[in-house]
This record gives sequence, structure tokens and C-alpha cells, in this order.
Amino acid sequence: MSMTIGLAGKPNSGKSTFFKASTLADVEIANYPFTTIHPNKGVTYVRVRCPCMERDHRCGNCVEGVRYVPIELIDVAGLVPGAHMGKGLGNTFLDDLRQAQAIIHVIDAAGCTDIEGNPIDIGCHDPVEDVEFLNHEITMWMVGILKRNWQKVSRKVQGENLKIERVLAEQLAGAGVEEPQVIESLLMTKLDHNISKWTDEEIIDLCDKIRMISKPMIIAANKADIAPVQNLEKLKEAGRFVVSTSAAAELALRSASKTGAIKYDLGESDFSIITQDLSPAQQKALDSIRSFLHKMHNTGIQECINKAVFELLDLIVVYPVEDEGKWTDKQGRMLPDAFLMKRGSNAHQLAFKVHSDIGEGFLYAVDAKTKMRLGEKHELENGSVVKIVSTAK
Ligand SMILES: Nc1nc2c(ncn2[C@@H]2O[C@H](COP(=O)(O)OP(=O)(O)OP(=O)(O)O)[C@@H](O)[C@H]2O)c(=O)[nH]1
Repeated sequence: MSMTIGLAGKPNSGKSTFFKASTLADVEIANYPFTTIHPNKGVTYVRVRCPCMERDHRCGNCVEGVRYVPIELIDVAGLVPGAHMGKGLGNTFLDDLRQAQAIIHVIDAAGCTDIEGNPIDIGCHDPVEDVEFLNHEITMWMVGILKRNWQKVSRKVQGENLKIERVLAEQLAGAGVEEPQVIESLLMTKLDHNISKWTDEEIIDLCDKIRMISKPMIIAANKADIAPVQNLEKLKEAGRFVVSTSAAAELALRSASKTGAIKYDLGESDFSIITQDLSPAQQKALDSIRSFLHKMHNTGIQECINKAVFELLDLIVVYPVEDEGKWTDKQGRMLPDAFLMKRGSNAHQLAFKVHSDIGEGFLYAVDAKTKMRLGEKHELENGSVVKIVSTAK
């Protein structure tokens, strides 16, 4: 699986609840193609309309026309204020964060926990401070890596005449930072060509830009069911990507759905009760979730995951097939794969994603919807069904 999202947040923000809720799926859609899963890793799904809805019959890989495309979710533990200086769990978050292409920052929008995550009364903590703390931790962690190795950086850039972007990317490779991201960040600054003139503030500013580009973040304004409205509004202003969520409501709904007590489709604004024997407490809990859903439209969990993938990371879904008429693979399975790719990806890149041999032997592709031939540079559209013609079989 190529897509990994990190879930971060201070203690008691609801991060574990969010993780549990979003990785708890009905067996029907749990056909993900890998087996070993680390305790803090799980599979969640983005929800899209399956292309088989344009055909006469369903493909068998979707649920009534809703396709669930798997992505990996990592519960990033240990990001607490001061983590970059070794506070809390120390550097355990580094490895998790390295793998994450984006971060969902779970925030206690109710403001009922202080900056360290200790419980306090609702509304007594400003959740916007939490956004700042996480950004600061990640930036300072990158600054720390660079500063620790600054002599080496200077020697390579000035002594060995290596490109600055190459050297910085090499140093930050452990954070999952890539060279094009460093180049983009450098373009946003007015730094001197001579790095020995860089001040501490300038290095922090550069790392801040590298963080924004390499670890884009969406805010889950969690506990929205009990959060003061002004907190939700303040958080909406604090970031470009913000979704109000109730991880607790989503967990309750998915758990009840798994036991068969209710029918709940992920991301929907309502559910139906199937079982006859709900206890008064269960009935009361479901009633309060229903009134929350009516107010907020949905729990926000699915919306947050979809937004992270399709807006924050700007990905598209593409369906490679072998038979452009039937939209099947060699075994006759209809629309067997759904790949997430960066918007702007072309047919040749899709061929490489299917298999490196297919990529190397790429001849051309066919749009299975229009039957048009696509050249290697052809930019794929979201939802494309594509046959690749290659010398490799
Ligand atoms: N009202 C409300 N409570 C929530 C929500 N999400 C989580 N909680 C509660 O908040 C508390 C903390 O949730 P956790 O998921 O354990 O928080 P965490 O951030 O993972 O905390 P650590 O495990 O300490 O890192 C629990 O009592 C949850 O039931 C929510 O959406 N609404």
C-alpha cells in the first residue's frame, strides 16, 4: 500500500478513538491485500463512487456502487509539547512520521484538556494552541536534525560543492523529506547562497516551510459533539483544511453496525436500528448520536479521511484493467484494482505502478470509457479506467 497517513494529537484528544473508529470496518470491505499489521498501524478507506455504476452490473469489488479504497493509517504516539527535546516518549514518533505523507491532527475542540492532555473543564483550553504546538514540534525536530549535522552540511555544500537542496534532503531523509520538497521550500525563502550566513531564525523558517510541504496537515476538530461552537469556528480559521469530527460517535456507530444492531454506511448522515433488544442506555446513546448527526450531517471521520486524500494530497483514483471492453483483468475480475495517484500522473506512471516490467515495456494506453488511445504523457483523470498495452506480459 503506497498511501500512509499519520494520526497525531496530544493525549486525551481522542486520537485512539479516531484510530479505532476509522480502522474498524465491516468484513465485506476488509479485503485489503496485505497481512502483517503493526499494532499502531491499521487500514482505513476513502470512499468513492465506483465506475461500475456506469455499467449494467456491479463489479463485486464495491458495496452497492460505493468503492472503498484502502489506505494505511499510523497512530503516531509521543508527539507532546517538548517532544523534539526528548520529552514524553522521546523520539518514538520519528519513524511513524517518516512514513506519513500527510497528517491528520486530532484536536480536542471541546477544550477539555490542557496542552499536556490533562483533563480540565470544557472550554478552558484554547484548541488553536494545540495546532501551533504540533507544527512547532515537527518544525523544531527538523531544525534539530539539521543543526546537529551543521558542520557536515557546511562541508558538503562549501567544501565539496554539492547542491544545497541535495545535502538538506539527504539530512532530512529520515523525516521522509524528498529533494523536490526542499527545492520548493527554498524557492519560498530569500536565503543567501552562502549557508554560513544563515541565522537560526532563517533555518527555523526554512524548516517550517519544509514541514508544510512534506507533512501537509488536516485538522480533525474532535469532540465536536460537546465542543463550544466558538471553538469549532476558531479552529476553522486556524487552518485551510479543518473538519469537525466526533470519533466517539463514529466508534459507537461502527461497533453497533459490526454486531448487526444497526445498519450504518460509512460517512452517512443517518442509520437504522435493526435489533429489537436495545437496552435503555443503548437506546439513549443512539438517540443522542442521531441528534448530533442531524446537526452536523455526519460524524466527520469519513469526510476527514476523504479530504486528506483528495484535497490535501490532491490524489485521484485510477482503475487499471486488461480488457477495455469488459473492464476486467486476465481472470475476468471486473475493476480489480483501484490505485491512488497524484493528480497530474500520466499513463506511463500508471504502467509503472502496475508493475515495473509493464512500465518499461509501455507502448500506449487505452481509455476504457472512450476507447481512445492515450500516449505515455497523457494526464489521467480521476476515476479513469485504463488498459495498458506493453511489450511485457
Ligand atoms: N465527547 C467526545 N468524547 C470523545 C470523542 N473522542 C474521544 N472522546 C473521549 O476522550 C477521551 C480520550 O480519548 P482517547 O481516544 O483515549 O484519546 P487519545 O488522544 O488517544 O489519548 P491517549 O491514548 O492518552 O494518547 C476518552 O474518554 C474518549 O471517550 C468525541 O468525539 N466526543
